Amino acid sequence: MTEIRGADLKVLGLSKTFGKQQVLQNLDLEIAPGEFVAVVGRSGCGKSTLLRLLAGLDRPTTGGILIDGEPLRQINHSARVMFQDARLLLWRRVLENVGLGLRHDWQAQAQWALEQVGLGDRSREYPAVLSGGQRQRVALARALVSQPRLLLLDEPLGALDALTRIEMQRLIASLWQEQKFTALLITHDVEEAVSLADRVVLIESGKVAMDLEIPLARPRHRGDAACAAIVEHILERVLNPSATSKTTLLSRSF
Ligand SMILES: Nc1ncnc2c1ncn2[C@@H]1O[C@H](COP(=O)(O)OP(=O)(O)OP(=O)(O)O)[C@@H](O)[C@H]1O
Repeated sequence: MTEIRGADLKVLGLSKTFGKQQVLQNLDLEIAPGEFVAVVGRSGCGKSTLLRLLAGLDRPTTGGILIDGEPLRQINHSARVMFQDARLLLWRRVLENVGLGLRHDWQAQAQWALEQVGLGDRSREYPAVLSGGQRQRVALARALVSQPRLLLLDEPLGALDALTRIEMQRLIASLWQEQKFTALLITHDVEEAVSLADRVVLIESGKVAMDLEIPLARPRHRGDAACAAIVEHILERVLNPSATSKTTLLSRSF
């Protein structure tokens, strides 16, 4: 078995305010090394804000983040982020996009990463000739090329068609299983969250309102009754926010 090399993440009393708007409010969350956590919640509940704070791209108003027990004070160098748009440099070849920022042996490393995502034979091409799904594969290769200990995924499959999306979900699941990084996925798709994650976390009123373990073996099949029951349970909870803003930790056996 490969040794777990994922980052250990602790979010303690995290708050973030923009002007008068309190987006995150005393949010606590722990993610163990190598764990895959999906974050869901209504639009505007603060999911991307949380991800930006974890990446060190923004600073909390109060509270803190510990990475392997160390307070995060600047850019999180153990993390890489993948966004909904691939954000590739159109004037650079695919290999250069993936290897950007690497120093030694960058071509071999970028080629390795492209092979991991099934695009080993497209390295000499420019992003413009690739499909949307292939561009997201390049973005995934770029995120994984430096073998990050934490992969932050901000709705990375949101713009893809249904089939490409399923292929990408399978790819992410298999790379996570092989490489053992810690993963945090933001998604609007509860089925996607349940098919990929060890835990699904719901953010509501700036806090973790539900933290549910997904006790399903892998590989998971979205059509399975057990999978569908969990999706239904989460959707019910998302659509029926609690009357109070008090945190409720829901756990239920499926
Ligand atoms: N830099 C910023 N300046 C001011 N307000 C911001 C900033 N970033 C986010 N916000 C506000 O914080 C709130 C939460 O935004 P965030 O993008 O985190 O939500 P989200 O849950 O990711 O939403 P969605 O699911 O629609 O992507 C929104 O009301 C947004 O307008």
